[in-house]
Amino acid sequence: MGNEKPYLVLEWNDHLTDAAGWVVVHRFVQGYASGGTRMHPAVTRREVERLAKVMAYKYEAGGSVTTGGCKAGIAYDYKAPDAKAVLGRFLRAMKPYLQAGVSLGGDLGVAFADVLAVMEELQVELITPAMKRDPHVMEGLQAYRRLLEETVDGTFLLNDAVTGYGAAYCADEAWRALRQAGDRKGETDSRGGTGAGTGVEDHPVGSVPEDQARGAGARVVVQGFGCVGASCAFLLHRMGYRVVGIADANLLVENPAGLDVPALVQGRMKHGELASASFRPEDRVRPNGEWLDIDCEILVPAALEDVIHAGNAHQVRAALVVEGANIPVSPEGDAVLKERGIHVVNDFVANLGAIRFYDAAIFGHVRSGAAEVLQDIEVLCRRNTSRLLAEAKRLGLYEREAAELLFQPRGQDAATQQPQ
Ligand SMILES: NC(=O)c1ccc[n+]([C@@H]2O[C@H](COP(=O)([O-])OP(=O)(O)OC[C@H]3O[C@@H](n4cnc5c(N)ncnc54)[C@H](O)[C@@H]3O)[C@@H](O)[C@H]2O)c1
Repeated sequence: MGNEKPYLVLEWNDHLTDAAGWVVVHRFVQGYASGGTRMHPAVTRREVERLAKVMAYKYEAGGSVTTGGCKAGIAYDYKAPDAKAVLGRFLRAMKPYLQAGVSLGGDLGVAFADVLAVMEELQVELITPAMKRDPHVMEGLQAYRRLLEETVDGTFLLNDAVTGYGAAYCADEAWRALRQAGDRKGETDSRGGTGAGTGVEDHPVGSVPEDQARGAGARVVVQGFGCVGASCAFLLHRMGYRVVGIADANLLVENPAGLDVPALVQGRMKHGELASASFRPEDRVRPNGEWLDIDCEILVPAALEDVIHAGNAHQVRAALVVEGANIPVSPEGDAVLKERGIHVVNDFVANLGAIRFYDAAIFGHVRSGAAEVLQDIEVLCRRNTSRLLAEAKRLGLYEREAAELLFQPRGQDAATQQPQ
């Protein structure tokens, strides 16, 4: 993604604990930038900078004309009893910037509801004063708040489903396109790599419903079972994909015949942890570090950053990696995937569901209910994925390189344009 530097970097050091935190604005659009807040002990300023840049590209891929990208990160244990208090102090320190157009949501280890509760306490809005004067935006904000209460498939809160469902639509679109292109294991692929191919066995689809026929039994491994991983696995399972492995912070559960994803979702515990009570006797439990050892066609890293790196990228068995998480592949690991001809639908294309939901509800017209929100995300995710694959093929590029060309953010506000 070039070497553009972040526009603004703010550092915070807690006075009561050893927590540190950063807000990084990659760019403002009309005095506004938006992104999530993450918390885990290993967060660094560099990580937050990389994530802010991804957000800027994500808003571009999401078709936004109102919002630039930013990110916040707090180096602290999200499971600590005082984690919410730390989040509160961090947001309080950032209050002047929050009031001036930096809009923060939740992310890894931080629930959006917790951010909203602090914002309410601080009397800070998610939007700028200029937006507040716009009746269309104010109606959108109300609609968005109402939509946040809606559930999807009787299982997920809408905001906890939008990103994972979006990633599943991208995976399905890419998988079908790759299969149609007849990309098979061992063949030379369109960009001249050795081609990990899409060597799934053909399964008769028989009388399965249309959306189950799509997956045709292709095997999926998902890392992470939080908002993104659980909802992505759930929808892929429903589409007929065979989810054969899921890893969380504690363990990996595997079943080559396919896991009972709805049961695992139902039994899921706090912080996206799998409950062993919902495993079937034939499921096998392994250390979570072994997630790359399971045979699959599609790999969905949906937990942490840099989990595929130079030391393990050669172990990836999938033909297609769909990045549910942000920056799950390190630059060095990515060079290996590219060299091996593995296909990638990268983060700012695959996981833009939440930002699209926010943008389309508040600034657009997607406000009637969860079904409309999901349909909008499906259309966008499928269109972006097919554009991306077509562009990569046309230019003979690795998909990530094609995505960076297609969705490069178009400039940055002049300083004088900033918050009114
Ligand atoms: N939630 C969203 O809408 C959204 C949007 C875009 C991108 N993302 C990105 O997706 C990723 C996951 O976000 P989330 O909201 O699902 O987080 P979450 O906090 O809801 O879930 C995180 C999951 O990762 C698991 N995990 C933690 N350490 C692990 C490890 N070492 N091995 C395997 N699993 C591990 C946890 O057990 C949990 O299941 C993050 O990178 C986040 O930035 C999230």
